[in-house]
This record gives sequence, C-alpha cells and structure tokens, in this order.
Amino acid sequence: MSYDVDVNQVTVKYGSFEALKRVSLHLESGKIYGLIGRNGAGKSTLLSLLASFREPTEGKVRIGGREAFENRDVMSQVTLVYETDYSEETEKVKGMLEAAERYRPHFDRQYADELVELFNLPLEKQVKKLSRGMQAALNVTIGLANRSPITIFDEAYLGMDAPTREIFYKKLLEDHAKHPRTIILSTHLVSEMEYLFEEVVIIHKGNVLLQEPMDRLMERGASITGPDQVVEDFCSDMTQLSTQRLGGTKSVVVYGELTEEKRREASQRGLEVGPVSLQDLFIHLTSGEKGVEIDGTSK
Ligand SMILES: Nc1ncnc2c1ncn2[C@@H]1O[C@H](COP(=O)(O)OP(=O)(O)OP(=O)(O)O)[C@@H](O)[C@H]1O
Repeated sequence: MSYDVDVNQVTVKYGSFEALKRVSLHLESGKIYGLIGRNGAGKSTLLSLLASFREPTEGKVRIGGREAFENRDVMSQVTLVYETDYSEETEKVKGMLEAAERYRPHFDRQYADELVELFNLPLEKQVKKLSRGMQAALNVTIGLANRSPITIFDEAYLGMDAPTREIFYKKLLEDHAKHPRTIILSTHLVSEMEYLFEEVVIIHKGNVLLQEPMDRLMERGASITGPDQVVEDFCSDMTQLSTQRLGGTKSVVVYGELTEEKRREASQRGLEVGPVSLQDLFIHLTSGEKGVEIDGTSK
C-alpha cells in the first residue's frame, strides 16, 4: 500500500503563537527527503504531526489517505527518531532491542545485531550508562531496523562523532536501496548530509519556503562572477540572493532557471558561471525576515 504523506493547510498553535502557518506538503512514498530550516522554523513541530504525537490546530495530516492523529494503524508504520532523555532508563541495550522486536511490525533483529556490532554498542550495558553518542547510535539502530514505511530522523545524529555519523549515512543509503521507504532527515548538517537527499523541503518561519528535487534545486542556484558592471547588467532581471565585491570584480548568487541561452550569453560576456552549494542557497534563501519570494516553487 502507499504511504504518501499529505499535509493539508495545517496550522499548529502554541497558545497564540503559530509555529506552522497553513502548511501544505505532499511527500511521495519511497524517497529520501532532507528537511532543513533555521532554528525555530517549525521542523520538529511538523515531524511530530507526521508521527501522530500531536494534532494540528487546523488542517489535516493524512498518511496513505488516512488521518494520522491517534490512528494506531498509521502510528505502527511510522518511526520518529530524536534525541531522547535516557537518564532514567535502566533497561539494557539488549532489552531495548527485544522490546522493538516485540512491538514493531517490520523489525529486523538480525539487521539490528549487525548495526550493534558496527556501532560497538555493549548489549549488556544499561542505556542510561551509555555515552550520548552511543545512545544516539542505539536510537538510529532501532530506527533503521524498524524498517517503518515512514522513518524520520530528527537531528538523530546529535552526539555522534564524525566516523559514527559516516556509518549511519552509509547504512541508511544501503538499507534504503534494499528496502525502499520514505526517509525524512531533519538536519542542520546541510553540507555533510546533502548527498543523501533526493528531495529538499525548506521550512522558514512556519511556512514551506520550497520543495524541490535536489538536482533541480542545484540547477536553480548559480554564482555569476566577472567585471562589476557586466555582472550587474547580466543579473539585473534575476533574483539576487547575495553580492560580493573584490576590487573591480563582482560575484552574485542568483536563484532561478538559467537557460542555455542565458548561459551562452554569460560566456560571450566573459562571465564565469559556477555552482552554489545547498548550504549556501539555504543560508541566502532564509536570511531575510520572510525568506526570498520564490517564483513557481514556493508553497
Ligand atoms: N511546547 C511548545 N510551547 C511553546 N512554543 C513551542 C513549543 N514547541 C515549540 N515551540 C515554538 O515553535 C517554534 C517551532 O519550534 P520547532 O521545535 O518546531 O522548531 P525547529 O525548526 O525544530 O527548531 P530547531 O532547529 O531549533 O530544533 C519555535 O518558535 C518554538 O519556540
């Protein structure tokens, strides 16, 4: 069955504060999504709706056509991994895996054991006695081994060192290829994780600023560098995200489709057209009060 996610005109209020403002979003089954946004943008709020932890103040969240909130059938198909407070958790690592095996319908114990070995997790140790990074690795182990049709990692890497994060990313890609499912990665490590994303959703101040396949998004950003006045003329009708000047040289980050004709024109005028990283695009797109108005892609 399909596990497409439909978020329709959803508002979430904390008191009178609107953390999400009439957000609409469609996530197709089976893809890896990167969810990015600045601190307080509303990412965790959105993810808690998908995991049925919270009910929208207004609007509907449907998964596979069924309303998500307090729906047992839907909840059993969604895993949300986030940094957990284990200071009181006296259960051992082994016990946590056994519980996951009992309660999660698609849990693969053999695969979990493989990850436990890779992450060097001590099966007989109490979870509260693990280091923060090891607790994160345990969460990721259970999150991946659950094989839920919708698996969400909300900054699940917190506390992991760089080599451990590398193992996480590698295993995630491998396992997604073998067992395709929807994976949502909410992260601030944009440069480090962008190669994982098939599609990117940027949330800004409670709104969806854009949702784009990664390759198309990368084609939309470019840096144009050359003599000051030539760059200025060339970019005059384009959305300009940032400008840098050095002597008589100017470099502008533009956003929007750069047609073949426009690229030829740049080359004829002696301008250099370069790529822009997702991290740079994200920084520039979300630097203003409302974020940049994006023709055709903003929701
Ligand atoms: N329980 C709550 N009560 C009141 N306000 C809340 C509550 N939870 C979140 N908020 C507010 O809602 C907004 C969105 O918070 P949320 O945690 O969803 O953001 P986020 O994008 O996940 O942020 P970060 O990247 O910093 O983790 C923030 O302004 C936050 O202060």
